[in-house]
Amino acid sequence: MLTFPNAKLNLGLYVTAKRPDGYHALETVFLPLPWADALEVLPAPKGQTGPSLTLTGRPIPGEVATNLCLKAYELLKADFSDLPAAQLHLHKIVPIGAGLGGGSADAAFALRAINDVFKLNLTVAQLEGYARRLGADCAFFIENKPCLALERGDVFEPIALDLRGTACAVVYPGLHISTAQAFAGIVPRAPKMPLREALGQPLSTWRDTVSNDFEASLAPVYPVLADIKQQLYAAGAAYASLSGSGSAVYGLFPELAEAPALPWPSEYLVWRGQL
Ligand SMILES: C[C@@](CO)(OP(=O)(O)O)[C@H](O)COP(=O)(O)OP(=O)(O)OC[C@H]1O[C@@H](n2ccc(N)nc2=O)[C@H](O)[C@@H]1O
Ligand SMILES: Nc1ncnc2c1ncn2[C@@H]1O[C@H](COP(=O)(O)OP(=O)(O)O)[C@@H](O)[C@H]1O
Repeated sequence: MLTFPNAKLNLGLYVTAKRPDGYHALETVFLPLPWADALEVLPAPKGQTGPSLTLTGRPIPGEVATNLCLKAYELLKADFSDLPAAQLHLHKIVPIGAGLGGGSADAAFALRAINDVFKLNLTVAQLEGYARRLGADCAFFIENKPCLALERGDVFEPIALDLRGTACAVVYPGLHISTAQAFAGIVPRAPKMPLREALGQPLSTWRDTVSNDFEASLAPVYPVLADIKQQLYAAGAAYASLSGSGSAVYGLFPELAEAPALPWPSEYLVWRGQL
């Protein structure tokens, strides 16, 4: 089975409290972004006793054994002892440590594909339960549709928001920002306007009412993030923001058929397309 684990964007992100488990409570909207890896899951050939994972594309830091695709397999194997060996191949395209959730998407799509290929008959709720154990934003990718996310970013409420077809540019300046490090600079607080309310207003108002708490805390360390955002606004974006804990910054251009091609430095990775 061949799947295409897509990235996500955060539309607004508020860190509202520190939780007793050490994680932070969030208020954010997750939006699927059609910038995707390719992940193949097959039954392993006869004679192969354990799972295997081969990798191509963008290099992923860390040992192959720590890859979230294999962790997804091992998590299911712990509960389904007769789960046959699987052969996985991941072609990595989405930048890593970008706030685009690429690793979490791979993990969630691996869970879904293993469930389908080996007919485990797990429900969406059960798959989300496994996904939560692999990463806070991993559960979002099980249903993979726009939603308001609360608590650790793994409790979802539906939201009426349809941005399909909106022109978008995502700019990754090549900085790997650790999510844990980004949280360290944040003082939790409630948003001035609840995110659901702010996003219910026309997109043209979001610039003044929807923000990402990581921007202020990362700004002194990474001034390039504010520069990119400024350039997206100068190019006509109606809304621009850091995604997640960065370092990707995106711009939405609802008035245009496609986002303008800007002369970004050659080391930047840029995705332009429609949501
Ligand atoms: C904060 C977000 C917003 O989208 O950042 P991005 O990763 O997208 O940038 C995500 O929810 C991240 O999800 P994910 O990347 O899966 O987080 P995890 O691997 O579970 O956690 C990495 C580290 O971030 C911190 N963490 C994460 C989520 C959360 N709600 N509170 C936290 O404090 C913890 O220190 C944790 O050890
Ligand atoms: N399949 C994978 N793809 C990307 N990163 C992975 C994967 N498996 C494990 N990781 C680890 O997850 C971390 C980054 O996760 P990623 O989801 O790309 O970033 P972010 O949380 O910023 O969106 C890296 O430290 C990387 O080594």
